[in-house]
Amino acid sequence: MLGDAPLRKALDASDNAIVMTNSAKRVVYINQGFTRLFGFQPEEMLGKLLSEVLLGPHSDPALLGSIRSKVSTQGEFHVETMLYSKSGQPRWVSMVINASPEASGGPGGSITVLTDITLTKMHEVLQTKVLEGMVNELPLPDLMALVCREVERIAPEVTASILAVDAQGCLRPLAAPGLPAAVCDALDGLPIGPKVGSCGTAAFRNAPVIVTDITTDPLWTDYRDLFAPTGLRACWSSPISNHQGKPVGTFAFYFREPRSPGALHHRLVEVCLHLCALAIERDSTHRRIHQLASFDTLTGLPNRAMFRSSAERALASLEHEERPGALLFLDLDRFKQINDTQGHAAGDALLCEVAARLTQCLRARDLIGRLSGDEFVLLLSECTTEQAVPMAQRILESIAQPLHINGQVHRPHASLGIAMFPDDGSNIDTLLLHADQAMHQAKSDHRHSLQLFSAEMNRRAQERASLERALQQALAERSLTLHYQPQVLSSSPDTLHGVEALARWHHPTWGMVPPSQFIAIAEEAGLIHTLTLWLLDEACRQLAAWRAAGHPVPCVAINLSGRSFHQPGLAQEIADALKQHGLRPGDVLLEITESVMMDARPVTLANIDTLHRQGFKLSLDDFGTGYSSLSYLHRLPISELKLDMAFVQDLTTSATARALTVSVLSIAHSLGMVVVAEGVETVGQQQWLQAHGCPVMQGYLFGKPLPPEDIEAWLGARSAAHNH
Ligand SMILES: Nc1nc2c(ncn2[C@@H]2O[C@H](COP(=O)(O)O[C@H]3[C@@H](O)[C@H](n4cnc5c(=O)[nH]c(N)nc54)O[C@@H]3COP(=O)(O)O)[C@@H](O)[C@H]2O)c(=O)[nH]1
Repeated sequence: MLGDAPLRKALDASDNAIVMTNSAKRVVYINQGFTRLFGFQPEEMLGKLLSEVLLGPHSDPALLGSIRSKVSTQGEFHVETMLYSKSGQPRWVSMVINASPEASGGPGGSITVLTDITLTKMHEVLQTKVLEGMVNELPLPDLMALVCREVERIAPEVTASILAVDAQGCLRPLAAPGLPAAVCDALDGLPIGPKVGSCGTAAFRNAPVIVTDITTDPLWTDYRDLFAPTGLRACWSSPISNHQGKPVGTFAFYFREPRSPGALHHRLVEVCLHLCALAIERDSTHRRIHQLASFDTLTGLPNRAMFRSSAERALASLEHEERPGALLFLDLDRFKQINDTQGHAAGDALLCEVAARLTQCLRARDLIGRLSGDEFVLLLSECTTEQAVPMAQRILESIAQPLHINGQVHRPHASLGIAMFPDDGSNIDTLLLHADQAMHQAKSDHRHSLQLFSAEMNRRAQERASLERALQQALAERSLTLHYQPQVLSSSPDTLHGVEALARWHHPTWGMVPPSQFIAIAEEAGLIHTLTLWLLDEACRQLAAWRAAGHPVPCVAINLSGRSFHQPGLAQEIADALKQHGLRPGDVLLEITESVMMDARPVTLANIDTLHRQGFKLSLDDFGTGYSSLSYLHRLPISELKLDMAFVQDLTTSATARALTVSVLSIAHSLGMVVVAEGVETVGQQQWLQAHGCPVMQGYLFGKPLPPEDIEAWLGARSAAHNH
């Protein structure tokens, strides 16, 4: 058979394995390529059935039947399958079998050509399985276990392990299905280093480490005893590197006898390292995305979404166990001030420190989160009201410990509201709402304090929310009105110094809503600047209309909120409003409070400066009730002081009120300012003020705040009296 020497030579030179069988399916010829691929010499094969030699534990059991039936019916067959070499090594082959009636074996024989596709197939199988696992969102340890099991299937002499290297440089077992759990536990957290077995050393060196005998290699001195019961004797570990070349894990092959890895092992590791790196990097990207989506980047605390979902689970288990819980809502006092005056870096440092202090106060079963800005929440599980209150007090005390920022000592304070589960709310949203309401109550009471939620608080909060919505609507519809209160000259009470514009709100259902109420809501709800702009426009329109109708109104005083001064365009907006109605800066008096005078924000100072340069006059409202720093009076362009009505109303009964009023009049006189006494109700007050040189008065004695048409009547009546 194949006596032709050149042909035989050509067949032997082929990389493919070639086998011929006779009609009895017995091997009659193998080329040298067969011997190279499977390790069998011709004498070991001739006369044998191919299947009895090459099939092994993982070969397809139905393969033989398929080959026989296809070859006899179609004359040929092609299949990719796993066969085994003489030494038991698996070989993936592409097998092409042709029926050969003319072959030397006689009719019924066959010629089989086998091509080694082990590498391609290994790659394909592993890659398909790992990618499928990734698509199905298999957890990283499961994915890595799948790699280990697949490797152990292909190379049964191997026990595989995959360890991660964490950010601190410690080993973290991901998958090692063939290693005892005790070994994995011992490896968990082990720092990598120059003599830490094969894996710790490979990660440390960022290079493969081959230890052919664990029992003698010095790298294994500290780990020999740990591995002795496993019976493993050799270990080859390769670092798994990320795209920057940094080791993020190790991939190791253990053998039961002292040895080096073979060619197949090298091929397997080559394929697996790439897939493991992909899976580990993808997992860390996933974790990073989860971190960013669930945790606050500044403090590292869970964010609102994360806190909500953890709290929902915690409440469900409290409900199941019929246990109480407490939701604490904490907001720092005057945080904005620190941010504005010391800068954002100082604000950030404060928030981080508060987060750390709060975390220290927690028990293992409690939850914490940062909702936004300076708002933090805590869910205390298995906590009664009696336990929650002292705990909240401890938290406030811990926060108030001195803290150094930018070389300055701060004592951060907070206001805290508590809502109890299940009494004040059975779900997280209600608890958050109610604890927030309680916190606001604590803040408006006297700050630095805590407050338990109550039903009354909830009623007030609902009422306030309705008022806020209605005010928003009223502003949008411009359905607020202005009343004007006369300010008269002391020397001639029938002569107007000016009028003060005061906002009025008549609600269709609630009737008149007091300004003290809706102005405060506008301030808190961020609506005050809208209200101020409307007021400016309306007051200017009215003044221009009066003048056009021949009513001698010298000027209109307008209340400006401190918050409006935080708007960079305020000065321009005021100038525009006047221009639109053909007025000059001297036609309005801008009433500011002492809080504006004390506000050192650059934007406030810039607005004041621009207004002054444009010729506007500022009037300081409620003088005497606040800090009344005289140095500010001197520095800022104030042309008028409004003496608070609390002094005026005590004039006839209190010597202190009289003494203070005399001082105010004297200061104003020396600084060239006009004083307007507010709230003059009696002739006695009028006479005293007149006698002590107060130039302008305002109060019910001369006229209440009146609608525009009544001001015209007021003026008409005075002018008629004057003419008589
Ligand atoms: N930022 C804005 N604040 C405004 C505006 N409109 C009003 N306000 C402020 O609301 C507070 C309450 O105002 P109101 O109820 O209108 O009270 C004013 C007068 O009615 C009252 N007054 C005047 N004379 C007397 C008096 O003889 N007796 C007495 N018991 N009360 C009197 O004083 C208020 C005027 O205060 P002031 O502004 O300090 O001159 C009040 O703080 C308003 O400023 C607005 O549009 N924007």
